[in-house]
Amino acid sequence: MTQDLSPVTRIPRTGLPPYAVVVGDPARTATVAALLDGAEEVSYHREYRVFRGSWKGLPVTVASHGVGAPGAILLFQELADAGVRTVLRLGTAGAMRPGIGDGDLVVAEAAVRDDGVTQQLLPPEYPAVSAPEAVLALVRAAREAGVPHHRGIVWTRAAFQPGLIPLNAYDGARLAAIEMELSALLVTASLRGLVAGGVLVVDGVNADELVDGKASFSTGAYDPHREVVARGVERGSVVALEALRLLARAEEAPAGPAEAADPGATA
Ligand SMILES: O=P(O)(O)O[C@H]1O[C@H](CO)[C@@H](O)[C@H]1O
Ligand SMILES: O=c1cc[nH]c(=O)[nH]1
Repeated sequence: MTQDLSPVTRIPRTGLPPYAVVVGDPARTATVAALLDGAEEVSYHREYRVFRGSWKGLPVTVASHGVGAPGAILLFQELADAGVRTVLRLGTAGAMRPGIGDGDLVVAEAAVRDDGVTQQLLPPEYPAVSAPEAVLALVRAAREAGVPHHRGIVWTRAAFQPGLIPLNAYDGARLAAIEMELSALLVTASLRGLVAGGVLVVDGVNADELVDGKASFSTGAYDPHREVVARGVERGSVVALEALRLLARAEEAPAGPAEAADPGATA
C-alpha cells in the first residue's frame, strides 16, 4: 500500500509522534536520533529527513528543515498537518551579546521576523514569540544538565552573508544570537496553535571577540566545524529532548481552573 505523504516534504501524514525536535542539517537528525530508543528513519526527501524514536519513554519525531525560512516553513506546516503539536528547534547561531561563548546554548524567548517569508503571510507587527512553557522547560533542562546557557531574543535573518546594507539595525537591542529559521517556526506555531521554542548552539562570532573588535557579527569567526560546536550540539540535543519530556509531563497534569476556562490554553 502506498503511504499517504505530505506534498512537499514527503513526510507521512499520519503516525508521527506529536513531540518534535527540528534541526537545520539533515545529518543532525541522526545525531539526535542516536540518543533515542528504537530510532528509525521515516522519510528523507530533499533537505527534509525524519526519524522517530523514544526518549525516556516519550515517542518523539526528529526532522530537518534545511537552511532558510522559506523552505523550513514548509516542514513546519506539514508537521502541523501531520498532527505534530510541540516543536523545539535545535539550531546553530552566531552570538550577538558579550558573555555568550562558542558551544553555549541560547534559549530563545522571541525572534525578530526578518525571515524573508512570514512577511508574505501576515503583517510585520505580528510577534514571533516562544511558548513560555517551552522557554522554561529548555532553561530547566539546560540547568539540570549543567550546560552553559543564556536566554534572549534571537534575530532570524534571511540573508546569511553580509551585503551592502550595514548590519547595525539592532545595535544596542541586546539581541542574543542570529540564525535563519526560528521566527518562521514561532509564527507558524502561533497561527496553528502549536507549542514551540528554540535552543541554539553558538558556532562563532563569540561576542567577547565583538567587544574586542576582532570580528564583525557577519561571518568573521563563524566556524561550525569545530569540536566545541559538536559538543554543544550533543548537549543541546539532550536539552531539547529532555525539554520535550518536561512539556509532555506538564501537559499530562490536570489543568488548573484558569486553563480549563480558557479554550486557547489547550489548543
Ligand atoms: O544549524 P542550523 O540549524 O541549520 O541553523 C543555522 O545554520 C544555518 C546557516 O549556516 C542556518 O540554517 C542557520 O539557521
Ligand atoms: O545564521 C547563522 C547561523 C550560524 N551562525 C551565524 O552567524 N549565523
